Amino acid sequence: MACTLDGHRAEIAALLVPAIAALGSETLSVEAADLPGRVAAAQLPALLPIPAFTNSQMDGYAARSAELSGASNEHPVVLPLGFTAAAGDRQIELLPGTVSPVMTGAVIPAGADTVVPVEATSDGVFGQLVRAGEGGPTGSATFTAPSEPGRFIRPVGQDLQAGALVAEAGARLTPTLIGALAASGVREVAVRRKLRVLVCTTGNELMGGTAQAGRIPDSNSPMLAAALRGYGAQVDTLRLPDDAQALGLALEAQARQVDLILTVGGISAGAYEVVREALAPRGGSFHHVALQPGGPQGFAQLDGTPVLCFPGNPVSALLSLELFLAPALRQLAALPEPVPEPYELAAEVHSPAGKHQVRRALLEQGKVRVLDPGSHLVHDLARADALVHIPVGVEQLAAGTTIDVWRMNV
Ligand SMILES: Nc1nc2c(c(=O)[nH]1)N[C@H]1C(S)=C(S)[C@@H](COP(=O)(O)OP(=O)(O)OC[C@H]3O[C@@H](n4cnc5c(N)ncnc54)[C@H](O)[C@@H]3O)O[C@H]1N2
Ligand code: MOO
Repeated sequence: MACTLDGHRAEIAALLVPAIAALGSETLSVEAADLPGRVAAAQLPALLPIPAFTNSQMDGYAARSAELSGASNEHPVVLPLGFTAAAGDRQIELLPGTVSPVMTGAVIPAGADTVVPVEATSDGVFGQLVRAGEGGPTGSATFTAPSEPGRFIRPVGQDLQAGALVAEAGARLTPTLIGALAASGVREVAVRRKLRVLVCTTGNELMGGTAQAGRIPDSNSPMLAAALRGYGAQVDTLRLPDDAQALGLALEAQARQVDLILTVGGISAGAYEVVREALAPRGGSFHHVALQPGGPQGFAQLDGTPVLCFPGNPVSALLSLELFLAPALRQLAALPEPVPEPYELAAEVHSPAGKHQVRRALLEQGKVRVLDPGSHLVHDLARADALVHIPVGVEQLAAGTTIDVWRMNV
């Protein structure tokens, strides 16, 4: 009797648990090209507050609000200039009875409690400015309105205090989180090591040569490798002919180098099922899941490394990855599980008795149109907008029925 979809899912999930739990961590720079999408392996506290110091939000004049409280058009307040503070300068002191020109991002001078934008003064533009150490400042600025305390001042730690968590362990490092880490003075981040996966495709038909000679391109290697890399895995590929003995030895040698092996093809009912022939004597288990496509399935362990054996038809191989492996990969990458959306069927659909069928589908004019079920139709797989699941026990669905669809290829 065929194994159920849920039964096989549970077996594969259990097989993957130790491999995933054993993944260590590595340290990457916040500048590393490889950091986006990685997952924090530890709590990440801020080393600096954000903002790092109290600074100006505007190009203008740092002042004492009390000295401007009586300013109006009728009674302008004219104050002499102190030294100028630019972004990157050390903090200067604002002498009573003066204002200091400040630029956006400059440390607020000691003694100042407000900033007046340069265009809000009646002069409108900066005159001759002098930085600390460059001689004595001259000139003045004219104010025609009060400026309340704190105005255009960005206080230290307003966004995050030093020591507070920028990210929890297990957080996915998005571009914005990487920006916040860098702003908080974090230079290096401990992240989960990537899952190293070997994708091994099998079959003499993949060994190069023309279609006239019965040869085809290996589409499963690049497709599965791309899908795995999309989930953050580090992937190597190996393409082998139909030689069970060589395959068994090659997989044994590779098992120590990687965290997971995927084999593709060579597991169904043919005369040259090299994956089954190589792995069954090594304790592998092969059975038929009540699933279409993706019926033939297998798994094994080599040297403690899990081996998942997917069927060779390209749609079957990709959907096997999606059904059996992707949930664990999403968990590792801290990605959410996809959420289905309800759609009305554009036309009647039939599904084989006793099988959970997964159909590719197009979303057109607010309805879902289910495509041909063939597991060799790799271009249909590529142009599909969504997957539709038709569970065991449902053999026919009428046009107009509302069903769940899972978006794909987005
Ligand atoms: N008598 C039976 N025959 C088949 C059964 C069955 O139950 N009884 N199941 C069918 C189903 S369903 C599937 S799926 C396939 C699975 O077969 P294998 O996993 O043994 O895969 P292969 O025979 O090696 O290949 C199947 C198909 O896919 C093509 N292929 C394989 N690898 C690649 C690749 N890397 N890139 C592109 N295409 C690939 C291969 O040429 C075959 O056409 O078995 C059915 N048969
Ligand atoms: O399971 Mo096969 O994948 O139906 O073609």
